[in-house]
Amino acid sequence: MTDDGFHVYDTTLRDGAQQEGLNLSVADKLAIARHLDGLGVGFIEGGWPGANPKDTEFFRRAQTELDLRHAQLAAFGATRRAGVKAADDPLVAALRESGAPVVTLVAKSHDRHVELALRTTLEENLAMIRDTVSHLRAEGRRVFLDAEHFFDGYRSNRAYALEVLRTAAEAGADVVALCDTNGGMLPDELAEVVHEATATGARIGIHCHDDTGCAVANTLAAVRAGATHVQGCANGYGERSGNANLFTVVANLQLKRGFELVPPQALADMTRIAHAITEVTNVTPNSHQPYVGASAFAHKAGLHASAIKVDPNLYQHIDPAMVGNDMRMLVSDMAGRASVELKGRELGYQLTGEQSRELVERVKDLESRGHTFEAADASFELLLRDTVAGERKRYFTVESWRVIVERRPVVDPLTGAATFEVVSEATVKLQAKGERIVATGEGNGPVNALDKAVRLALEKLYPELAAVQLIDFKVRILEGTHGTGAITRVLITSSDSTGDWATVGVDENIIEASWQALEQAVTYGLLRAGHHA
Ligand SMILES: CC(=O)SCCNC(=O)CCNC(=O)[C@H](O)C(C)(C)COP(=O)(O)OP(=O)(O)OC[C@H]1O[C@@H](n2cnc3c(N)ncnc32)[C@H](O)[C@@H]1OP(=O)(O)O
Ligand SMILES: CC(=O)C(=O)O
Repeated sequence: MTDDGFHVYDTTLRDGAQQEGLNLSVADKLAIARHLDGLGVGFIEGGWPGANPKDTEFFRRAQTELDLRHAQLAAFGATRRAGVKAADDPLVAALRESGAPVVTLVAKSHDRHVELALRTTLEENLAMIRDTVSHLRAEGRRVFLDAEHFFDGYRSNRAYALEVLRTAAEAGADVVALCDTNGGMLPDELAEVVHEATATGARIGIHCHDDTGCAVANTLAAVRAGATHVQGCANGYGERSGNANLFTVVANLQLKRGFELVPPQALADMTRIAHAITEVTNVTPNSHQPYVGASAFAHKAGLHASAIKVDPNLYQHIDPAMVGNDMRMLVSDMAGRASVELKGRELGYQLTGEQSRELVERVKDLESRGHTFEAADASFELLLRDTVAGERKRYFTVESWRVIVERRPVVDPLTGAATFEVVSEATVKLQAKGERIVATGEGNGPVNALDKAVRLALEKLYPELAAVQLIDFKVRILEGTHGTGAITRVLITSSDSTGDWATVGVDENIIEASWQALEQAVTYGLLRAGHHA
């Protein structure tokens, strides 16, 4: 056994990639490996060379394109097939030829799996493990063994499951990782089994799936029981309900249990790394993910805010900066004075007690009518500025707007076939900087046409608007309140070269709701551009 400290072993590129909907290219895998190395993990399991061309290619390109500073690459694969020599098994050859210094072998440790899935004898399975481990050791590879279905196997045939560990360790495996392959374990029983497994003398690792929602808890329980090698995946990716979330595991062990697993400055970069990986996987980040989620330190309840005003630690388990995250105040109908005061501070405003009180009342009133400020930060800031200033100074005032939607016949110029198109045309009449402006815009929908008309009207006076883009538009029909019919809430997200912001509009008429959100979006865009009204 090599004594090289506690292992953090990432399997995002292999077990994480087994998640439904995840499809990583070789370039994606290389990019993720770089991010994981930046975090400082010890091992990156790159895939199963020989099982598919992409994984074989990953290991080939990794040799020249990956300059890993912390991590070593591990190639994953199975023990040799029954009845053949390890040296003659083509999949074992692919592991050997992958160039990875570490090979992680998956082996059956559940007697029923040996008999039913491998369709071989218990003795032959032990021989497959012994031969494959010793062959790869003789070839100069460091070998880890994933004991598949270990916990279920332990229940079924304890002596055999433990014999698998002993066989692997005696043949030269440095780590035997106990796999909760079906993810059905709970921490108390798992810890007892891990403790028993340490008695074999093998170095114990742990690999948990999240089918009971306990993958992280099980991993921590295993460490407490003697495991010194933890496996997991970035953002908890993985087959079915996922694998143990490696970010949560690392943060818990480092910040709560005093392990030094990754450099503190890398831990302080974990939120960025977690999000950078979601950009590569194209999986929407889970905002509620512990430690690194956007909501992990977001506070909504008024009571929480009032305590946080005195000391943030009263409602936070750690300082978010330790994992590169930020505390955020959410303003909604659950806010109190402290919430808006803190949110104001976050935005750079010092509110008086009276202003906070008035703002809370306005927020609660507007939210009761369908507005949502936690999703529309820019609308809240405009409301705050109105409250502080007494009234909103405007970059422009709207005399009127009108939208026409027309479905009209057209002839396809290529085929001559008669078809139709739907076009929208908007006219806005505005006053800005002492001028009256009338502008017309055409678009593929009424809001697009309004957006174009407003820009056309204002761009000469405010050229900075050219950088403002409307990037998202969400519509939700809400139950009417106070006996009214259904009302429509529109959320618009806009961006410029430095960031994005969201605004909200609410009305029974969808175009009016959109207009409100659009008008605020443009106003806020000008505010950001430095037109301090
Ligand atoms: C628990 C885990 O997640 S382990 C990782 C699982 N990951 C994957 O399966 C993804 C990659 N897998 C693959 O691309 C393919 O399954 C391959 C290339 C490995 C094998 O493909 P095929 O040769 O077509 O076999 P198939 O997938 O149908 O069945 C797997 C074979 O491996 C055997 N096998 C399963 N586990 C082991 C093991 N630990 N040691 C040796 N052989 C094993 C099975 O008995 C079966 O053998 P058979 O072909 O004699 O029936
Ligand atoms: C090896 C593995 O991924 C498992 O048993 O879950």
